[in-house]
Amino acid sequence: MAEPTITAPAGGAKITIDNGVLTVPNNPIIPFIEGDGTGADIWRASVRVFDAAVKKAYGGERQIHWLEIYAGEKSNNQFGSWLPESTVQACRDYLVSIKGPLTTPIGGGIRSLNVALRQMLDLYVCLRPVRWFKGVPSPVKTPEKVDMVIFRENCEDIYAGIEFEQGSDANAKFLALLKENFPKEFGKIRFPETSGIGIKPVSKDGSERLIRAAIEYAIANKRKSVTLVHKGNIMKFTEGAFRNWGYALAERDFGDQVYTWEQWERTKAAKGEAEANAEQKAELAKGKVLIKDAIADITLQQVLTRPDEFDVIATLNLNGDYLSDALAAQVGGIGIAPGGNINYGTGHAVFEATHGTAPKYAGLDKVNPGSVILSGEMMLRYMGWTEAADAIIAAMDKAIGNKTVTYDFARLMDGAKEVKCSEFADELIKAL
Ligand SMILES: NC(=O)C1=CN([C@@H]2O[C@H](COP(=O)(O)OP(=O)(O)OC[C@H]3O[C@@H](n4cnc5c(N)ncnc54)[C@H](OP(=O)(O)O)[C@@H]3O)[C@@H](O)[C@H]2O)C=CC1
Ligand SMILES: O=C(O)CCC(=O)C(=O)O
Ligand SMILES: [Mg+2]
Repeated sequence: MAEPTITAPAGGAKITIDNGVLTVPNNPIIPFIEGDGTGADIWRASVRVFDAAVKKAYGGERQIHWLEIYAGEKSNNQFGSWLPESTVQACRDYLVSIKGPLTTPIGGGIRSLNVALRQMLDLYVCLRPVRWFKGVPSPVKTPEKVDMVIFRENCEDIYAGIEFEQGSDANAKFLALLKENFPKEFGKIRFPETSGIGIKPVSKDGSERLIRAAIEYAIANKRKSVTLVHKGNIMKFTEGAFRNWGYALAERDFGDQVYTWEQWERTKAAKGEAEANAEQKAELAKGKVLIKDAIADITLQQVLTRPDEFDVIATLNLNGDYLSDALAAQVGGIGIAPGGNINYGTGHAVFEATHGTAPKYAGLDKVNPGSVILSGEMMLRYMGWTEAADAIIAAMDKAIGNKTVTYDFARLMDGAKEVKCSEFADELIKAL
């Protein structure tokens, strides 16, 4: 089967980047991947909202020229390739793209195409804002206090995909290597004959660029704090190092704009707790961002019990994956949880929902397109098309306020009118 031919739509132009600044023409070409499972339903609904929001905001002056690129099941069926090179190349060439969810088999088969795309384009930040829209049903008492922005490291950690399957030759070879070179560590493996092995690389470079992006975001958006979330008590040289590198970076490169818990600790040791508290209060009163840390397990409790103590969160790949879905639950669920995978240096960005393919709902025109629509909202904001992004947020507020919602919200809301995926898009377009 032949590779897909990607032909640029006539009348469109490329988004470019110069010295870290995007130049977005009025007619940008934006590649999209429809996605597996519910992806097609959601994309059909979402793209209408994007086009309507742009039209509403700019008349006919600006218009996105969509370019379909292929990945996942549709691509494999049509072209015999799960992730054609032309798809990755289009994301490179056009800088900004958007995708639906792609299926990853469990326990074997192909590795995640979603993760592969992030790694190939070096999209080191997975940015997932978690905010509550008035009226959205929530299992917590004060969802309005949830306003967090997750910066999840997106290229390292166990997602690097370095695994040795139990029983394989590679596994035996790796364990023999370990036994020979690191007998003490080998001795810690409880059942060496039957262990699968995974490797967790976490680098200073990778941690610093992620944490830098989180701190810069917090400063630019006048956020109160950045919490470094890690499991550094157990994984000392990966997650613990992430925390330590984060504090060091914050003090070294953002010294006059942040105050850290490490500074507090040093002042406490030198002058006592009351002095340290007074110093922290005075520094934060100057508008400095508090840099603190929390261990991942207690974080999952405290984001529920004290949501107002969490603002920007910088964390490693796996923690960020867990946290994104858990936090989404507090503000209405995964149907309304957007995201973007971004490299702030090269400008490359692929926007996508936090949720997956929800295959049991595929083709039913049922699920909430909100996550992809809000991912598009993030994309428009990233492009500087703020008016169109604002229009989407306002429409979302209105549609939810009217209690006209998809099944996921309707089942938790009193007096809601349940609409289909496509009908929810119609509601948003009406509300623009
Ligand atoms: N970035 C990506 O492309 C991602 C891909 N995946 C992949 O997706 C596949 C399925 O993963 P799974 O773990 O089942 O997780 P999913 O996120 O696909 O679905 C889990 C549940 O979340 C709810 N849900 C998901 N999407 C929506 C939506 N748009 N509107 C309302 N509710 C929604 C549904 O809940 P309910 O049953 O309560 O109605 C659904 O059953 C896997 O292959 C996985 O690897 C997973 C995450 C991200
Ligand atoms: O790639 C996948 O299949 C899952 C990815 C995921 O869960 C996520 O990025 O949140
Ligand atoms: Mg996930």
